Amino acid sequence: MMIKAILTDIEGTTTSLSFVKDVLFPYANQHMQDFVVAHRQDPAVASLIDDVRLETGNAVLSLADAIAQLRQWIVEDKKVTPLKAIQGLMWEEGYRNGDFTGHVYEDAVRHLLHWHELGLKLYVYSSGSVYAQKLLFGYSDAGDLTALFSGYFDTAVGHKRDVAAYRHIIEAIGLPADEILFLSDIAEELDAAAQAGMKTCCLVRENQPIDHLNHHWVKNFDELNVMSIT
Ligand SMILES: CSCCC(=O)C(=O)COP(=O)(O)O
Ligand SMILES: [Mg+2]
Repeated sequence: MMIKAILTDIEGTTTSLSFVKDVLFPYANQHMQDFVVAHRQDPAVASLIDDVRLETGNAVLSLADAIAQLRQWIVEDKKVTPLKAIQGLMWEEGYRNGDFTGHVYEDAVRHLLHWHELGLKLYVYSSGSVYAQKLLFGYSDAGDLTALFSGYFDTAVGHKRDVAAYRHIIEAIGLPADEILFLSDIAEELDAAAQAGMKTCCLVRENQPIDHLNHHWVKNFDELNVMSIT
């Protein structure tokens, strides 16, 4: 069966871990207090703060405590949906001000362009919100890459280690599962995608250990021959 669509993770796959951990997360941590206080009356932000209260199980959590919780989740790299949504809103200011551009590996840019030219459908699945994904690719080092993608998925479809999330994505893409190739740097995400029937490939970009990996793996997109995957 030929691959007709590629679903890619961001952090560790198209984009360096360091850009996310050393640029995006510290920016969100540093600006959280000012951003939430300044936008607390905006319906979108007010509703996300309510979601933080729901997530913590404390309906009367104060604004200050909600901000402290959000900052703690950043430090712990928790993939909590309201945190991810607020981060997306905050990063927009950083991208627009030119504080940073979205890191996308040079080999990833080249192959995304090539696969798109070949007619493969490209999709993104990240714990970062869809809003944040579009910002990263829209303000990337290589310019606006958003036109390459046919769709974006975040934790609204489920968490990345849950098989059900991949089943939902397969349905949304509308292709047989085994015609979709999922790229990620995390074995548990690849396991879940494979269980849902997708083809998988692990990106081992920054010398992470690959013990007990049950998936084909490559160091970068140059080593990945999509047409040979059956
Ligand atoms: C999409 S922008 C920043 C990425 C992010 O917030 C994150 O948590 C990365 O998760 P991924 O699922 O792409 O590994
Ligand atoms: Mg990743």
